[in-house]
Amino acid sequence: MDLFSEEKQVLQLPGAELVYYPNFCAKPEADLLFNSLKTSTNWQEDDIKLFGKVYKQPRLTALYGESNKPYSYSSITMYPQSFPENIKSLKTKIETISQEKFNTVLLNLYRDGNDSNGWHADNEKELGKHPVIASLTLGEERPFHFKHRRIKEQRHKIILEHGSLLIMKAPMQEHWLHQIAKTKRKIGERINLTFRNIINN
Ligand SMILES: O=C(O)CCC(=O)C(=O)O
Ligand SMILES: [Fe+2]
Repeated sequence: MDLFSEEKQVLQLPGAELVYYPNFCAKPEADLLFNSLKTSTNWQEDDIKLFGKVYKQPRLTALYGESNKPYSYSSITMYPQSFPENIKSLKTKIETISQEKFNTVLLNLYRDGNDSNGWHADNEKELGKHPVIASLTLGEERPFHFKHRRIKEQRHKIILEHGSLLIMKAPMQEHWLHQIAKTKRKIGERINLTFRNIINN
């Protein structure tokens, strides 16, 4: 089943609304952005603690923000760098299309199919009660899985394409989990940017 209709594609689900723009960035612009973010970002490889054991996070990350307040999720605390010009103008475009304000962006670099992002919700208390998350994909397309916390039949996936933008409206983070799963397929690199708004920043 095709979950979306044409162009701006809207998906209404129990406790969630997703809006997907497959061609938010035209291909040449998306290619340029991918290359400049790949080379100019100070990518970090963090350790995560799970049940008392320390592992490498299965992707590289970076954080940009309007203030220098740290941002914590799982067992990781990240310190934001100030927005580079290209991300600032991207942020303005995303704010216009979504009619939301964002002051922080988390970048993920998935080096290959072994890199992933396990089931979670973006529900850190700094994001407030009803966070809206805008997620831009550059590079290799990967399936984005999401499942309802309680309604077992509510499990879906969207393929996030190069240059696409996915907006997860409130209250999705309260009722749903999402993930980027590992794959054995031989695939290339993917960069994802999630725009967030930290309250009282
Ligand atoms: O890579 C993605 O599409 C999702 C990233 C994500 O869920 C996150 O950073 O919280
Ligand atoms: Fe997330």
